[in-house]
Amino acid sequence: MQLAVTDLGGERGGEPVFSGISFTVEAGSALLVTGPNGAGKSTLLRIIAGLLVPAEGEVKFLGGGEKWDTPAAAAHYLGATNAMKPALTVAENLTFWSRFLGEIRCSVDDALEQVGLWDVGHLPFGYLSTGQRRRVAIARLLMCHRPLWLLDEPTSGLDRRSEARFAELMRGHLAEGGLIVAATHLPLGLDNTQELQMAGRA
Ligand SMILES: Nc1ncnc2c1ncn2[C@@H]1O[C@H](COP(=O)(O)OP(=O)(O)OP(=O)(O)O)[C@@H](O)[C@H]1O
Repeated sequence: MQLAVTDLGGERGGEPVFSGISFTVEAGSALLVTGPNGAGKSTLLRIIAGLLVPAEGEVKFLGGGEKWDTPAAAAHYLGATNAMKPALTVAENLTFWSRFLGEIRCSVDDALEQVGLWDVGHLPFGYLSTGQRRRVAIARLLMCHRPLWLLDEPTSGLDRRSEARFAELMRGHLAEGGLIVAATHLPLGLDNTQELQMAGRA
């Protein structure tokens, strides 16, 4: 499988944010997207996820068969806001996602255990700390399989131990042929990554 981005341009509110971006990411490898605030890292991830329309160029997901025939179909998108309802419990949120996403790999409890949270399933998501919320959002990636992980500042709010645990989970995803594109200001603890430096507007 391969993610192929060609001559991509992105705009927000009708204003250009970036243009002329091309890269490929192969199965088993990760691309780190870096650059100053406002450079367009989140915009790039949202275009790949199919949440924004590109101003120009194209994004393709190759070799994924009928099931993963577009980047949007092939991807988990971990955005800044975690995509959980604060009034629902952690278990209710994850159960919703498992029914919505399918391709279930493990139970809610197993996914929570993998992020070191076995005792919060009954709590409203809104009661959790910032780092615990991030870990529940990461549990969603583990519970339902998608080959492409699009991660926007994935370690934001995580303590050292959780960062290390997440690095291990990302390495596992890559080892089984997954792909990762991560916008980050921090090292993620992965080896042999490519880097795309986005310059931003002068
Ligand atoms: N909905 C929107 N409408 C108009 N402009 C927007 C919108 N969302 C983002 N922008 C602008 O698009 C530009 C790129 O934003 P983006 O969030 O992609 O940057 P980023 O590189 O992810 O930044 P950061 O490192 O701060 O997360 C910024 O100038 C931002 O103000």
